[in-house]
Amino acid sequence: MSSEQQPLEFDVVVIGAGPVGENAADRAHKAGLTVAIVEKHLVGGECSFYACSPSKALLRPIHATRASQRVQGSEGAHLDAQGVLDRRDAWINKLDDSGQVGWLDHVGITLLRGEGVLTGTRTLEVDGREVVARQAVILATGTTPAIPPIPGLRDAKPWTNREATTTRRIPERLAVLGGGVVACELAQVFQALGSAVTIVEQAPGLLGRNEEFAGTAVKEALERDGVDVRTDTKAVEVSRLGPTGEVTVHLEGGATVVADELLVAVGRTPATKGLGLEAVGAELTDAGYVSVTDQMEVKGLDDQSPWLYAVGDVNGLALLTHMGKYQARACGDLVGARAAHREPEPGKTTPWAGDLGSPQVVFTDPEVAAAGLTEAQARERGLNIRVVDLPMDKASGSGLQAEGYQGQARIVVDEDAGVLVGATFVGQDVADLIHPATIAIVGKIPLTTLWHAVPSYPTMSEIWLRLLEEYGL
Ligand SMILES: Cc1cc2nc3c(=O)[nH]c(=O)nc-3n(C[C@H](O)[C@H](O)[C@H](O)COP(=O)(O)OP(=O)(O)OC[C@H]3O[C@@H](n4cnc5c(N)ncnc54)[C@H](O)[C@@H]3O)c2cc1C
Ligand SMILES: NC(=O)c1ccc[n+]([C@@H]2O[C@H](COP(=O)([O-])OP(=O)(O)OC[C@H]3O[C@@H](n4cnc5c(N)ncnc54)[C@H](O)[C@@H]3O)[C@@H](O)[C@H]2O)c1
Repeated sequence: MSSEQQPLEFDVVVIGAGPVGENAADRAHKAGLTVAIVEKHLVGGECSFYACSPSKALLRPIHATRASQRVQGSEGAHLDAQGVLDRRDAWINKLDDSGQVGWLDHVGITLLRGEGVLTGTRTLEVDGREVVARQAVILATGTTPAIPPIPGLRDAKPWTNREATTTRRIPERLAVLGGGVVACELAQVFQALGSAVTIVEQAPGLLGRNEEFAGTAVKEALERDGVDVRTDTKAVEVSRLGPTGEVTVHLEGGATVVADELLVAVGRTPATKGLGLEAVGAELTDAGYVSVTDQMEVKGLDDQSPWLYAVGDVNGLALLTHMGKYQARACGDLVGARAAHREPEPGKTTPWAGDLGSPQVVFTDPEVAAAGLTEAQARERGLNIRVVDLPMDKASGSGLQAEGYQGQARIVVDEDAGVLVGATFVGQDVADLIHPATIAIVGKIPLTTLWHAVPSYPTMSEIWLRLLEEYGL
């Protein structure tokens, strides 16, 4: 056998170099293991180039401009569409991943460019090259955009998040299929940059995973921006005039939406196709995600000695970068401990907080920041809860933040345990109000103790004091 044909060998091989794969690789490497990471497109993944980073880079100048216009005495900034796109380009480094590759080199993780395919226990191929993982393989392949089986939709060559977050052309008219997080954030971007945007969402409201008042507030705000929001509306067919002509979305009941581009934002599909999961017996969930234990071990393997793990979007537990990275840290530590024949520390190697409800910020104006369970989710779990609602202007700091500040806050309290199980804030600049909620929920801090965590005057955080007073403390 010539040296080119020798299999490459590492302690750990991670497939997928998105933010989650990078973290898993880093953690395993820090445990003293040799690590390779396999990537078929860009190191940094969907999040860095087509999702979190570009969408937030686009939204921030829009929100900063609006914030300045809401304060008496401030002249008010104006939006410069080219400047906004340039800022986005800087954040995604014009789709050049050399920065991330440099980091891998710097820390000593080997990058294998190509598509990873499992071929058996602890073995895989990367573009035909055999690779052996002596200890473990970690799957972090993420998701791709879901394209629903609507007649004509694929042929109409719709935009997905990739085209929408990287475009330099602002279409005159943009139709958006879906009314979840991607749809709401990107609808706001394009409307602000000059498109006439129409949202077509089949559910009764927007942001259906959140408290209903959050979706209502975002819908009202988008409508004030000029977005045509059609909820409870089903698209039944899509047609396009020629390859680049206008696109028509035919709705149930006969109405149509005509636009220059159509963005499909109806959820995600796990990136498991062609990954070789069947070669090792891996089990999938009903939705097609890789099924894992609470320690991210892939279920159903033919060889049950722990060797295959799945973290991040591909396991479907929480389609959020920060939660995937949390799983990755735990998984990397577990792999490290097992390789060293050390008893894994349960506190570090089981990402148990995911079950309490992941924190999430929807970066629309108004922002939606939520952690833990919604009222409905808490009731479904059979908890004996009390819900406390307050307008955000009860916090002294909100009026200083913006004249006529509008927003809403809710906490969900487990009455039997005397602790917080959920919180949602809606309004300008509420994103950072959610971390105290996460701490209280994960730490199971009794409300009577939380009462002594005094927020500074005059900040928006005083909403915490008002909510606890309203609760009866
Ligand atoms: C528009 C948009 C905005 C978002 N904004 C936010 C946000 O603000 N905050 C947040 O927390 N989340 C956000 N998300 C969700 C976030 O993008 C995902 O949760 C995150 O990217 C998941 O990271 P990951 O590493 O698991 O997967 P990905 O980022 O999808 O990375 C997976 C990587 O694996 C590679 N890969 C796949 N298969 C193979 C293979 N067989 N061989 C080699 N390489 C492979 C892919 O090329 C990719 O680079 C957003 C999503 C979208 C669509
Ligand atoms: N700020 C953030 O944290 C952020 C931002 C963007 C995306 N994400 C993550 O990415 C994931 C994907 O986001 P998403 O918005 O694509 O999915 P989503 O699941 O949040 O929303 C999809 C929406 O599409 C609707 N829908 C489904 N089929 C439809 C159809 N045929 N016609 C019309 N509407 C239809 C659903 O009712 C739902 O409201 C989310 O789970 C989210 O966690 C996070």
